[in-house]
Amino acid sequence: METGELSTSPLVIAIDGPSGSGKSSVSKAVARSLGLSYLDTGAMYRAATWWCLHSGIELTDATAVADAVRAMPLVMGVDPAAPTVTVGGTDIGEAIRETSISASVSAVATNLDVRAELGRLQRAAIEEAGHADSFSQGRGIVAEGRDITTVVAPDADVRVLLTASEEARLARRSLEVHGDADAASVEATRDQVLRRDADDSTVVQFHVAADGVVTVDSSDLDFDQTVQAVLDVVAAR
Ligand SMILES: Nc1ncnc2c1ncn2[C@@H]1O[C@H](COP(=O)(O)OP(=O)(O)O)[C@@H](O)[C@H]1O
Ligand SMILES: Nc1ccn([C@H]2C[C@H](O)[C@@H](COP(=O)(O)OP(=O)(O)O)O2)c(=O)n1
Repeated sequence: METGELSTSPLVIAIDGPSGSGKSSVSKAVARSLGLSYLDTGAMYRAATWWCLHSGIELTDATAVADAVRAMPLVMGVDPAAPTVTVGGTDIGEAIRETSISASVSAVATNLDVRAELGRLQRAAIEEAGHADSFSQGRGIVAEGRDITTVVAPDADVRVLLTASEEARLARRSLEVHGDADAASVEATRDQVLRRDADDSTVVQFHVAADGVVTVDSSDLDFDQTVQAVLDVVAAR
């Protein structure tokens, strides 16, 4: 597409990667820059976890968890300047970031019936963002998670695997959660990042780029450089 030319068909950008690689922050910035909607699919797994815990469901009861998720009144706000997560009218945007949710979300994300249901909702949201009357000025969406490039939107116009070294990811998450990246803070972050990635990767592969997926390694890039690297992939499509 030439610079300045108006796109007529919706643009779908899929971004996957491990915890702390920068998916959420970079995807939001890319969406804002291009005037697209933004879908945080990890937030949907977190919302499902919150909903089950809130409903008193044992996360080890796979059938009860799947039934509860199918009944969950979830609404995802896709404005990248102010993304929201509400369940039955309750804003749970902050609650889903608590450590208790981070610690237990993999139990829900590894439930295959839950993945089928949330995948269905994610495809619907991506489809919806392509309609002219959706929120955004442009038509289209940046959707990020673990299986967007491979399972949810394998036909996306742009598919990126955003990676970073374990060291960089732990330091970033530690800085974010503890305000510090000293040895003790990094150690306290290890479960949230590495154990969770190990559990999650039993059901979905997000460490190696699938065919046609472009890898952006942000280990040695700062935030702005990483956003630019993804925008360069979009421009080169
Ligand atoms: N390239 C980068 N360099 C330094 N910090 C970054 C970079 N990308 C993201 N961050 C920061 O790292 C933290 C984790 O990023 P986040 O977007 O939440 O990752 P993910 O969604 O992949 O878990 C955030 O505080 C974010 O601002
Ligand atoms: N498409 C997706 C998105 C997230 N997940 C899982 C993996 C994670 O443990 C949880 C939460 O995802 P989230 O992106 O918020 O995780 P981070 O906080 O970035 O590490 O959901 C998934 O299985 N598939």
